[in-house]
Amino acid sequence: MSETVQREEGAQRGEALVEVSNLKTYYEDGGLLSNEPVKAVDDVSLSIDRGETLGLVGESGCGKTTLGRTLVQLETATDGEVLFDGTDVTRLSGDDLKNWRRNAQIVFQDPQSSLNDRMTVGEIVREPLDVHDWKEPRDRRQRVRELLETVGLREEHYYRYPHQFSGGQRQRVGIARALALEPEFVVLDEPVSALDVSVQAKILNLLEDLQNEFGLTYLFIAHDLSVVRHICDRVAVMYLGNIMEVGPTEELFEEPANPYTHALLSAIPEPNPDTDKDRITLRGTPPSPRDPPAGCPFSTRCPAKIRPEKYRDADDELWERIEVFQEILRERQRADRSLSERARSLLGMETRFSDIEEINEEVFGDV
Ligand SMILES: Nc1ncnc2c1ncn2[C@@H]1O[C@H](COP(=O)(O)OP(=O)(O)OP(=O)(O)O)[C@@H](O)[C@H]1O
Repeated sequence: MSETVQREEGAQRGEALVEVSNLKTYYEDGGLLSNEPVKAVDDVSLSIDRGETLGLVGESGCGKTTLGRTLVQLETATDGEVLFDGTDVTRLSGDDLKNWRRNAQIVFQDPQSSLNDRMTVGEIVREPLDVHDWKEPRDRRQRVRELLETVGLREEHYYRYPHQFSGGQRQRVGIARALALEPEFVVLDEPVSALDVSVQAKILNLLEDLQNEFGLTYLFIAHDLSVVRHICDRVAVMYLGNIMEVGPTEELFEEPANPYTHALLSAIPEPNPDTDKDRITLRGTPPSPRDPPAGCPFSTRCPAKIRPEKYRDADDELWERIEVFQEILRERQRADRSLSERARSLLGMETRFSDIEEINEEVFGDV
């Protein structure tokens, strides 16, 4: 596994609420042609301080949602621990797990699909109170009315249905529901990505106000790096199930230490077109999470990779071709041929796989 760049120098860190050690969440679905599990979260260690907002960024499919869902125990960890206030919640079950769930909630990305359209807004927000048998039914209705006001809705919205609301209002309902049981920790899984830009700012302000009012601790999952820069105290950068770098937001944005963070940040559009900015274009796509590379997960695409001794003097173009060639071989070794390709080869028919001479000619033909 890779070594996460930890940058805490000079920063005043508070008391940890969530401490994650060597966490792995694998999906054992196997797939039709591979027995390897999907290593969605692969040996992650990080901590989140009480009252802070930790941002979690990375390309689509790198494991952000799986990590967030594992922290609130909506996914079962394959290995490792998640200490919440000192208790390893991956080991809880039955009533202990149910009681703990009050402390950790999640707000989902898409308020269009995450709310049950057959329930009234009041019922949706009240559901967690009912499940946990919170006080008397009359108290629950009163609590829901207060929560609706807290998130900027009105009491009379209690008997309306989600489809009668705008995207921003629906997300407010999702937030009210998440807050119903007074959690300490909330995973915000891309909470504004599905909303219009004008509505995004209002929801972000609401989340900040709620954090101040109730002392909430957030894991803020996002792909919009400008939003992350605005709202997060620290940021963790994820790639292929691993955390590549964690650090205070401004330090990480100003001076990324890991080459992957560098590449990710270089893709942010520059508001001033005159500013000279080196954009790093990464070659290829991330490797399969079923078969990640040994060592640093970014090694197959890293622009800062140190060349082996015998290639030190090779010119840049040749070195790049060698890397492409290696990647093709790696992919070829990994790719299990599809059933139709196997059938074609058994029948003596041509398959789509070109042989090594053809690849050699294609990659090195003109150098
Ligand atoms: N239930 C599942 N079963 C099998 N594989 C899954 C499951 N959920 C996610 N995955 C796989 O796990 C990997 C991580 O997915 P995840 O949704 O956590 O990434 P992400 O970074 O949140 O992506 P996005 O930004 O697109 O939401 C992906 O390869 C995905 O296909």
